[in-house]
Amino acid sequence: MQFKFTKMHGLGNDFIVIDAINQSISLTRENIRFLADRHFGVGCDQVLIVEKASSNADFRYRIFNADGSEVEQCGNGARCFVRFVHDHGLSKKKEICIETASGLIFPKLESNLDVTVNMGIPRFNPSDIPFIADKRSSIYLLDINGEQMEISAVSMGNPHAVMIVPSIEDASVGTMGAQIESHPRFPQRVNAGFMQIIDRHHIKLRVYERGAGETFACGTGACAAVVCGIERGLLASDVTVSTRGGDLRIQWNGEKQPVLMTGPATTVFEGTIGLPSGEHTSTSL
Ligand SMILES: N[C@H](CCC[C@H](N)C(=O)O)C(=O)O
Repeated sequence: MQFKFTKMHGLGNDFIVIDAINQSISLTRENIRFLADRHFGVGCDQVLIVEKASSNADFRYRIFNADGSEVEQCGNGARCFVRFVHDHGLSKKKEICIETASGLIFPKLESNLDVTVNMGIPRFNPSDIPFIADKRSSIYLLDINGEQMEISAVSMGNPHAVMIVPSIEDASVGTMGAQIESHPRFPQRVNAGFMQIIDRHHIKLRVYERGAGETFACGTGACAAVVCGIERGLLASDVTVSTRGGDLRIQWNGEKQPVLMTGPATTVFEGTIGLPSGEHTSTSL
């Protein structure tokens, strides 16, 4: 099966974007892992599929992590999604409504090359996340190797655990992130954010993403970190989030309000690829 794809990224969080409206595509978890593989395939953090909407939205937006798992939301991907459908003539609208596994979001092309996405209303109850905890709290204790670590938890449609650290350069994102990602209190795993607060309008952030590992940026992770910081009385309602790949602007006016995320969406190249027939195709052992 040969098909066209577009390689894109949002601040270095990179994607393979596939038009499944004008192409007949059927991908297995193994196919996703092959495409995402940076040695045997194209290489990406997530594979994004553009489909016809089943509801009154403009499009359906499906998201697969590099490990092949299908997930509910991807913020950096949403910015690339609207850029993709506009550049490929699938829509002339500057603001579109896209349906995801966790509900509707609304990306909008700005006059400068940025994209603003209404990411919906954050959810805090452990059942929304899903997270094993008695009741909602702004701080939870997580036992990691016998040490009680303070985290916050929120759902942006996908689950996020956020830890405040004194320095993200010194944070052990690779080890601690992996331990949080697959912690038994998160039965569907979780994205693990490490936030350093610079001031009330500026944070630095690194995220160990569920199903992908540490990425250069995480859009829903940036939303989650700012929401948790505001919930804890530590941040203002308009925050610059500095990630390894660059800055995002996150705005949130509190409970029951949507989170707005603004940042770039970049096209790197167009390609065509065929799926291998079974030979060794991925480095995931
Ligand atoms: N790894 C995430 C999906 C991608 C999110 C991220 N790339 C973003 O920009 O929000 C999860 O398993 O929920």
